[in-house]
Amino acid sequence: MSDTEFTLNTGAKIPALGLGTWQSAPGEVKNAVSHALKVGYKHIDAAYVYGNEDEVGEGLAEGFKSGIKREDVFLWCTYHSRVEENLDLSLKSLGLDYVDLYLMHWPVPMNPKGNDPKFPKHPDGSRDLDTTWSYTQTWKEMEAVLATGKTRAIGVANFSVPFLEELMKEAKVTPAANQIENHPYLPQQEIVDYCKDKGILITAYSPLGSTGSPLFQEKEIQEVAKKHDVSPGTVLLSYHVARGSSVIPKSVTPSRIEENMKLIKLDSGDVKALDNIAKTHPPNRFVYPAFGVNLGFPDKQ
Ligand SMILES: NC(=O)C1=CN([C@@H]2O[C@H](COP(=O)(O)OP(=O)(O)OC[C@H]3O[C@@H](n4cnc5c(N)ncnc54)[C@H](OP(=O)(O)O)[C@@H]3O)[C@@H](O)[C@H]2O)C=CC1
Ligand SMILES: O=C[C@H](O)[C@@H](O)[C@@H](O)[C@H](O)C(=O)O
Repeated sequence: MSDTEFTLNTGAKIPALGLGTWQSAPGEVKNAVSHALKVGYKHIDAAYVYGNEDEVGEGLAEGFKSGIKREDVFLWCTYHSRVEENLDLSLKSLGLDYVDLYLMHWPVPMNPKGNDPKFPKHPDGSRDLDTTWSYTQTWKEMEAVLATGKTRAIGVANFSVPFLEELMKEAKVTPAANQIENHPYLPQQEIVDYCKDKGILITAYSPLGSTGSPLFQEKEIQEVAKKHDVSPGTVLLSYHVARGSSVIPKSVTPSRIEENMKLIKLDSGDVKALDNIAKTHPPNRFVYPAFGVNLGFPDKQ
């Protein structure tokens, strides 16, 4: 099932499984990317703000010798009013002429002239936001960059339903994807349903529970894994494909990169068992930067 694909609303195909690269350390990520391409990954998730795109690019160059190019890239928050400039920086680092999908990383513009190019802060340590700019303006720039051909599709990340509704009021192009944190502790059914209705593909990030893969320890997940004689990771990743979403586990460990390609078809009972975890477990969001903004997610109200 690792060759499963989904179709974006542009008509393009996107592999259900991609490799994440957040916190993939320099010195490790080149090998992770080239190894992934060599063993059959066709979808790599990278971001300007991860600070490792040069090495991801080296990994792509090496992997292209035996792999096919596929790339998702993010627009960072300090570049909301300079979308094309940020994409150009990523393309240069990655050694590519275009990416297949370009995403707005968070719907929060940050001061482009602040005290840090990626994480500008006020003297009190709070994030320095650009209150003169809105993510709906950013989306217009995303639409303009789509027309240049430097990306084949545009999308968003970390968008809740109310934020997407606001964006859709003015959008000429419907986002092709919404990348959100998604796993049995945070099923986000309302966003998954909204996006399905609008033809927006969900990509699940932190599917293993982020750093250290803590979700492997969850009893219900271990039980479904035991039933199918697979690892908890296979269950966690297959869960998203069963829900019609793509999924991007991160690893810099070659054996895990390969193990994460193993996806199985979960039956409706398995999916129900995984869905039930959220009914007894409080929502747990592993990634929630301190923007100091209400992003509209029900678990953060
Ligand atoms: N849009 C956004 O704001 C965000 C996007 N993302 C994207 O999603 C990707 C995935 O999310 P991320 O938060 O990294 O977390 P994941 O849920 O993918 O977990 C990564 C952790 O799990 C470990 N791991 C991976 N595979 C296995 C395995 N088979 N067995 C045991 N442990 C394993 C990794 O270790 P090791 O590497 O040492 O093998 C790492 O510690 C990111 O890398 C990034 O590309 C993530 C967060 C936010
Ligand atoms: O993609 C990964 C995450 O969104 C990450 O980029 C942010 O959490 C960032 O570290 C921040 O503090 O704003």
